[in-house]
Amino acid sequence: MNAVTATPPVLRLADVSHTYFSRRRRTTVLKNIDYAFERGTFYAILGPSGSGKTTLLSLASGLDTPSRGAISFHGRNLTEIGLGRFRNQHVATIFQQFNLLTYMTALQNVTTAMEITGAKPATGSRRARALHLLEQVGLDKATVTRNVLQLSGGQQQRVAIARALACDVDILFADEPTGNLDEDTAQGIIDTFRELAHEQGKCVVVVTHSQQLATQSDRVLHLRKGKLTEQVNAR
Ligand SMILES: Nc1ncnc2c1ncn2[C@@H]1O[C@H](COP(=O)(O)OP(=O)(O)OP(=O)(O)O)[C@@H](O)[C@H]1O
Repeated sequence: MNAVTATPPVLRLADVSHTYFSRRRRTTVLKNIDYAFERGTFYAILGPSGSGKTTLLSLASGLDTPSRGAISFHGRNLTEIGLGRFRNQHVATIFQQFNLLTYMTALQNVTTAMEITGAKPATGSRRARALHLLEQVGLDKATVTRNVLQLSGGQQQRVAIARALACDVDILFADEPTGNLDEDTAQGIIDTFRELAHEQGKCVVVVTHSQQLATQSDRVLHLRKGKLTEQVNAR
């Protein structure tokens, strides 16, 4: 266990293992993972292709349940909270494939997510908040009122990021969020993640191959051969 704390961490993985069964083959991807994710911290998870990073995110975000072990949110097991409720109320995920609603504009994608999760801006309307977040990730008003299918891969990725930011939840997960972006735009997203963790107290967990992102995170985790190990960034 990485830390012994008096109050439960935001998210704890306790002895988590995961095995896939397909065509009578068993593949154990994660082995006895113990880790506590804390609020106010920006994590980067690195690992070779196929090492189980996406699997780890899908278990931690309540999309799937581990074959063995337990995952808890503020000390309560996810199965007790209910995976659907956990996903809707407490986490936002930026997927590799973005998962945008393709019959909507970029702006509608963000406002709809706010309606579904019940996110209410401190001031102003949901639309105004959504426009602000979309602008923060570098998308202007003319772009965000177009159907998402008319946007480039990088622009769609930024819509997915703005949508996750709009949900105002405790934990933000992201799978390669800067993969399609140029260095300057990627830096803007990294700055936003740091601000979310350090100024708003969120727990931000990002799977990445990007050294640019990893070196600016608070904690770097390596997933290799089913094991998760931590490297503390030298400052
Ligand atoms: N639904 C599934 N059924 C069977 N095997 C799966 C399934 N999903 C993933 N796997 C296998 O589990 C292993 C880990 O996959 P995962 O997608 O978690 O890795 P990753 O580290 O995210 O890879 P990448 O960096 O390439 O995205 C791979 O060997 C993959 O083939």
